[in-house]
Amino acid sequence: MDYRTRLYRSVLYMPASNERALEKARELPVDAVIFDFEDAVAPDVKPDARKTLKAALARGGYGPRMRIVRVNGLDTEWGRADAEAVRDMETDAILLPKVDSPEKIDELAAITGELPIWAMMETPRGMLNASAIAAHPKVAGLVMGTNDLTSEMNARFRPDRRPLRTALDLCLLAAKSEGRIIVDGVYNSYRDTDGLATECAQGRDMGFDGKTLIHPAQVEVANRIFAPSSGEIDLARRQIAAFEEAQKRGQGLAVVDGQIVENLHVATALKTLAKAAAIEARQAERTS
Ligand SMILES: CC(C)(COP(=O)(O)OP(=O)(O)OC[C@H]1O[C@@H](n2cnc3c(N)ncnc32)[C@H](O)[C@@H]1OP(=O)(O)O)[C@@H](O)C(=O)NCCC(=O)NCCSC(=O)C[C@H](O)C(=O)O
Ligand SMILES: [Mg+2]
Repeated sequence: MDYRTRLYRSVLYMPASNERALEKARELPVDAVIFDFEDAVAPDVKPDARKTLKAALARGGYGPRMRIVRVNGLDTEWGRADAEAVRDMETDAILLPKVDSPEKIDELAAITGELPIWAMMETPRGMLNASAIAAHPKVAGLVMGTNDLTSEMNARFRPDRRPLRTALDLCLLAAKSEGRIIVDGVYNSYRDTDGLATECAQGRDMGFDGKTLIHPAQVEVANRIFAPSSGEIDLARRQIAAFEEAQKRGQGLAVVDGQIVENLHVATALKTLAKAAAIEARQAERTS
């Protein structure tokens, strides 16, 4: 399946060393999983985590969930061994942390060959090189690393994320200009579903495809907010119908709810309906 047509509303991190979490991911209604060798795995457990994850992926059971493995940076003592191990795993993509230039992608691709690469965007230099990173032909998606970024910028966490907005916008523009997927950073207070919902809504408004998550309790909120609402689906249907009627009358635009509908609005409406259909199909798969 083309990675662009998949769903990315909820992208759940889990430590690759945590067998219970690897097991649980087979049942959770997430769109994608990031199996982590980096921050979530203690140094002395990293070699065993490679074996644990390889066995879990070989066993399968992750269904339509996108499988992404995050390795340690290639400038760490674990990075190369991680990448070599991932090359032989049943996975859809590999995620490289702290990508600050397209050369970092070349370095990883020299080890992993054709495996699609996702880039963690979490350093000030990475923000300034976002366009070149997103344009790299091996890159399929960008993942915001808002914890590292906040720390590297010596910024403060704020509910409105004002200190990060320029960086988020630069990465969004880079991803959109290259047709890449882009998912938002994590919300650390994993029991605070109201705060998560507010941040998801902000990310959705900005154009992110979904949100990275750290706990199963966050999945429902992200799935709901990154899905088209019933109002959006209804509007999309009415826009398409009105535009078709207008065309039959030889007109190039229609009016719905007092607002014009042109070709570009119809294109957006079709995308909304395609996403809604993909979500419905996913739900039907789960209940069958
Ligand atoms: C944060 C946690 C350590 C909390 O774990 P725990 O105390 O075990 O939570 P619960 O008891 O509430 O768990 C309930 C059940 O859910 C399972 N569980 C918990 N977390 C996950 C998960 N992430 N994936 C799958 N399953 C999960 C537990 O096993 C329990 O199951 P059950 O036995 O059936 O009851 C923990 O949630 C955790 O480790 N989260 C992931 C942390 C992580 O991956 N961090 C790294 C990524 S974030 C990052 O790096 C940011 C980025 O780079 C940046 O810079 O911003
Ligand atoms: Mg990080």
